[in-house]
Amino acid sequence: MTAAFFDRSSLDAAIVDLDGTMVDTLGDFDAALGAMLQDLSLPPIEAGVIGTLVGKGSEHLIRAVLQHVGASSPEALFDQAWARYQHHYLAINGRHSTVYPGVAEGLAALRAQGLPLACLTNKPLAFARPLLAAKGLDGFFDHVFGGDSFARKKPDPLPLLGTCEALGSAPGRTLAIGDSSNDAQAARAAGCRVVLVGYGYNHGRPVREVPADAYLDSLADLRFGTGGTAP
Ligand SMILES: O=C(O)COP(=O)(O)O
Ligand SMILES: [Mg+2]
Repeated sequence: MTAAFFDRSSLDAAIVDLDGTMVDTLGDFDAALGAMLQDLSLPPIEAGVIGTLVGKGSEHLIRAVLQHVGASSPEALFDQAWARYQHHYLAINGRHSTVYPGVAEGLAALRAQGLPLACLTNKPLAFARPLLAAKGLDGFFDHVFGGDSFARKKPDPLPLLGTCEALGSAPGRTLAIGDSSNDAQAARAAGCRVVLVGYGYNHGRPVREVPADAYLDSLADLRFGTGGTAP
């Protein structure tokens, strides 16, 4: 993957995903889910499997994990599992997570172009805000929206459209940056342009399988110029 070039004059804002794009949160998911399963006297789940289940929000993740470990009646356990998961996640949030290389540089470059930024994640807002603050990334963003900020989550286009509205940016002039098919499908359906990073989760599938405008190894590889010629 090489640098991705964007004509600055065609953009008014950018929307950035959190898990798998800015922060490697697998260690947090592993710790919180492990403690939840222990509370429910269920068998543990391997960290490698968790990475393939992340992306469609916490409710989906918990249902998928209960199913995977062979819980006898996952739906009957859901409310208790969700309560235990929230308790444990909030207690360890950020402790087992790291910011990917190039993220701060990439966000600083977007800001240096004068672009307002929003973080839009499927993670609950109560998890997202403290995580961004703990990792020193909160100051880059004009808005932060979680999976519970809108009536539907990515891959539905609704959260992208709501975030564009908050940014005051037309979808066609907004760049969405993510790591998975959820981000790309939502962005494309909303009419945004989309760039995907190759190091995230994407349900365990290669990110190049997902149609996007560009692919990046690092947010530091974003490049801006004018008139459609690379600087
Ligand atoms: O919590 C999730 O399911 C994934 O969150 P993301 O939208 O930041 O990748
Ligand atoms: Mg993601």
